[in-house]
Amino acid sequence: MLSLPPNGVVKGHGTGNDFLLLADPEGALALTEADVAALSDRHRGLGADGVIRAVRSSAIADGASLLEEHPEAVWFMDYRNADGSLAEMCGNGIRVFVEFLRAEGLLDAEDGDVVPVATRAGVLPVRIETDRYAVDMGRWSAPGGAEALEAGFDASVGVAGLDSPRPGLRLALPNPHVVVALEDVAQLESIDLTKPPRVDPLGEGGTNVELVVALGEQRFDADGTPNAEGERVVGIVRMRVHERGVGETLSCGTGACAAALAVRAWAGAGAPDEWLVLVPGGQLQVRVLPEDHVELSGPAELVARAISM
Ligand SMILES: N[C@H](CCC[C@H](N)C(=O)O)C(=O)O
Repeated sequence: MLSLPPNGVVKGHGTGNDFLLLADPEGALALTEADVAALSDRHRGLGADGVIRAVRSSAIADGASLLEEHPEAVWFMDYRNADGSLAEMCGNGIRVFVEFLRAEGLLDAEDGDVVPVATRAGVLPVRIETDRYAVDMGRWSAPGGAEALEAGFDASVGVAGLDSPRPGLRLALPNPHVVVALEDVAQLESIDLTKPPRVDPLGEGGTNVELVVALGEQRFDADGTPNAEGERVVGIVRMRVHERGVGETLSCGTGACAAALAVRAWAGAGAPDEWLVLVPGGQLQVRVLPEDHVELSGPAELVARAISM
């Protein structure tokens, strides 16, 4: 078993997408894929969807140039999937990451502050709100370009429990996602995600797969009070996800962004910019911003600390 850092490892989650977080300010911990898989094992280890290491940006390989451009991005989020593979970004994880830094006394920040976090997807601003975090996830893109967005689909996805492959839309957040529309919630609940969906074309790094059902729109007042005449229109999506390097998870932040972006593309002109994504582990908010940016907001909770034997 990995010899954990002096403060042990903290378990946290964002809408049920759970992580083990380690403080490694000087980058002294050489985490191997086997270490991450052992830690993430839900029977022989502590169990998690991913492992997140907090390293000072000054201690990572290209830290000097990163800090030259972003001197305020003091912390780097090193996210690994449960199987030990690297991923470019983790939308639920970055919220839990900031909550962890604050709880460990590694970051002095309060409600209203914006904390820039260095990630493999660039430096992303995380805004602290009273009971949640809002992250500008940066620019999203469609690997199939405008043509794919226009057509609505550029992949074929076979899912256990469905009689035939379904069309899917590839999106990058920047980690890879394919979003598949299903008929209704009953069908969404009936599919078997214990096996990875069969995606064609499948990029060499694999992909996360979101199965979604669009549930229409709801109207709210500016303060969020439900009001059928309200001026705020919010699209509602139900989602399940099979994550690359993990399997089915209760939630996926980048996946929720992909789901909202896909349903918005399929809805065409006039579709809302605000989305509520209902995942098995809770609810996430997605806001489509100008210049192809997308914002994810949701809760972050720390559960317990474990130390080495
Ligand atoms: N759970 C993460 C996504 C991890 C994606 C990872 N499975 C990949 O290989 O891209 C999230 O909340 O965004």
